[in-house]
Amino acid sequence: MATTLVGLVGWRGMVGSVLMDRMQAEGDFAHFEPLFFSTSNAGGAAPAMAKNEKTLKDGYDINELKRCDIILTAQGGDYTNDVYPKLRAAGWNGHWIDAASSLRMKDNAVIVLDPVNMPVIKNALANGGKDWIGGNCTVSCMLMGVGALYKAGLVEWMSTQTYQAASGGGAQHMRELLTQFGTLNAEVKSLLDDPKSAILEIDRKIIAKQRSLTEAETANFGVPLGGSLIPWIDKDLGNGQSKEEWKGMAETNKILGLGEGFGSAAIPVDGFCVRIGAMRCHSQALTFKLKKDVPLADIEAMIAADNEWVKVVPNTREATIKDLTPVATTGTLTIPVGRIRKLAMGPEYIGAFTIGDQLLWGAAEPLRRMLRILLDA
Ligand SMILES: NC(=O)C1=CN([C@@H]2O[C@H](COP(=O)(O)OP(=O)(O)OC[C@H]3O[C@@H](n4cnc5c(N)ncnc54)[C@H](OP(=O)(O)O)[C@@H]3O)[C@@H](O)[C@H]2O)C=CC1
Ligand SMILES: N[C@@H](CC(=O)OP(=O)(O)O)C(=O)O
Repeated sequence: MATTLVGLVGWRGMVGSVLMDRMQAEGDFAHFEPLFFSTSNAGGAAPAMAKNEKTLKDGYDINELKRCDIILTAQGGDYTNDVYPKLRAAGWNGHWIDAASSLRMKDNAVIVLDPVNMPVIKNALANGGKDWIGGNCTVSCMLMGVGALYKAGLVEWMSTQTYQAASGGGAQHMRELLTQFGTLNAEVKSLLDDPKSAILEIDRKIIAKQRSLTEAETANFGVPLGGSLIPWIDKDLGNGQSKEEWKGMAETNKILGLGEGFGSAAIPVDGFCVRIGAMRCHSQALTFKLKKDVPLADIEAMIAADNEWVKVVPNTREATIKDLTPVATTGTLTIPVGRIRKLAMGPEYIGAFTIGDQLLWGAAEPLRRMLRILLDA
């Protein structure tokens, strides 16, 4: 059988770099011939993983793209909106795997998260599916943690309050956050060095500096994030909800195969999405109303047994502050779920807190695994 030709677009970006690292760590390149594309450096040298095709192809060259059996892109939504329709119109019938949100809610697209929705993926494959799109990072990380409760049909509704990292906005946002932290520290450095200085003077100087940050210093987030938070992520839908909040219900239900998100079978999911000063882990506090009273030990056991990456953190102070933080989780595929407890509203109400690296399970890993599913089919 001829070697599968896989086109890789967006491989040097932040998501793409995490993806390449994971693909190398898992030995994925042994299973296909890679063809590396660039939107800025066609003709340049492809990275070391290249085998026979050692030159970067133009990411907008439809004829080169058409050669690929599979295209995997982490180049972004503008690229998808531009290139995907042209490729399909040109008669290309290959598999398209994409990190961008552009195609997620299209009827023929599957949002891929195989530890959660392998049956949905298999069904689409059997029916000739060709479009495999990574889910929103917050939704994917949440379902990797508590998908078991959905699979068991226990969830009547869920509310989520998120604490989302700067990386969700992209590399420039991470740099801006750190630059702001540095600027704020510099503003009060001499006072911090003096143990006798007054904390309220430090506080006054910090708030004055935060409020006077220049446009250049807040170019990406629009307002200060260092030492603050921003309770709005993505577009304003005009109905009081942010687009990030809308995705919670739409994508959770689509991933689970319960329709396009808002049909009669859909499980209500809603809450508030908040940007905080973490680097690359999204955290979320979840409130569930279950369809019945289930013992806490059963819930914990169900969550723990769901997949090999989820880790139930005992609901103690010691375990929580050690294992249930972005610092503990960053750079790992582990999805800690903790603070699991019955809430005061009644025995069917459950609280939980979960965290995921939004560049791994939130972006790169579901795409990498989908590529392997196609290659191994
Ligand atoms: N950031 C996130 O959290 C998530 C992002 N996504 C999706 O993935 C897409 C890509 O996101 P992300 O990886 O953050 O975007 P990046 O901006 O890091 O990379 C996108 C592209 O920018 C080009 N580029 C220009 N300058 C540089 C540079 N100095 N270093 C690296 N690349 C550069 C590269 O294209 P070229 O090589 O062709 O020049 C690269 O592929 C998003 O648009 C979104 O659709 C999905 C989930 C989460
Ligand atoms: N919106 C997410 C990141 C992201 O890229 O989401 P999506 O893939 O749904 O556009 C965040 O800002 O944290």
